[in-house]
Amino acid sequence: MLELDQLVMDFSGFRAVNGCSFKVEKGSITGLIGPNGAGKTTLFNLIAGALKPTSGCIRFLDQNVTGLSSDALFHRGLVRTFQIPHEFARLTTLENLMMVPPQQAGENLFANWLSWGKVKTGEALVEKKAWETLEFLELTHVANERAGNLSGGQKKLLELGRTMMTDAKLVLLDEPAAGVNRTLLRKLEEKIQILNRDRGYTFILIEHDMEMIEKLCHPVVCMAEGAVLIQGDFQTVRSDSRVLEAYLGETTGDAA
Ligand SMILES: Nc1ncnc2c1ncn2[C@@H]1O[C@H](COP(=O)(O)OP(=O)(O)OP(=O)(O)O)[C@@H](O)[C@H]1O
Repeated sequence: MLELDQLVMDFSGFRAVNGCSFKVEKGSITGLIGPNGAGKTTLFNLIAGALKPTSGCIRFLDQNVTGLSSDALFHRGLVRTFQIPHEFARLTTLENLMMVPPQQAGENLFANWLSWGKVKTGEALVEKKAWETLEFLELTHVANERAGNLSGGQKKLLELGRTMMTDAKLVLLDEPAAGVNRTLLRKLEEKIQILNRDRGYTFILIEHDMEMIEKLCHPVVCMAEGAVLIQGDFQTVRSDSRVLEAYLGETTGDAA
């Protein structure tokens, strides 16, 4: 589904991603781990179109998408969530979900003038989908709560919900476990597994929580200093001496 070939990203002379190559199979949940500063988020920014690589190639669904904007990639089914949730704090949970479909007819002035009936039908469908998403995520009780008032875990579920409002094919999750309590974490894991198994979502997730990586991910890709150190199943990666060395080289990391 996704193929990264020798990706490089330089920031004014500093090489954050250094010849990174790997493939993501359709239907997989790929875990992306590595010590702080390994280049994981920068790589996500390249894949999601937030940054243009200095060199290298990205192929998504057999097409070269290197340098395409995040908007163009979104329309092809590649969506991402953020380490720090990007909710619209003053809108309700329900409204946050309804904001997602990018070209819903109700937002288009000309569509309003030309075909009011179509607009109303479109909005009703979006609202129906938003309620279904809230039910799936068990968030109906906070549907009319301002998103800014949700707990950290609920905001992470909402981020996942926003990917469900689109026809996502590949979802990039940036540290979904960060700041989430254990109870909500189990729920988040369960929802990711259901979306993968029953709805065919392919995921790549960056995570420092090794329990979550072990439970959800196959394969696991470990990055260090901007490049892929090793990839394979969790046990193989966690016991590789290079991985242990990479984690020992940092002070705050959670060694695999
Ligand atoms: N816009 C930027 N300008 C300059 N340097 C940057 C920029 N973005 C990232 N970097 C640097 O690139 C390196 C990789 O950062 P990145 O955030 O991708 O690492 P990471 O693996 O996601 O780390 P963490 O696990 O701590 O989130 C770091 O040294 C970081 O300081």
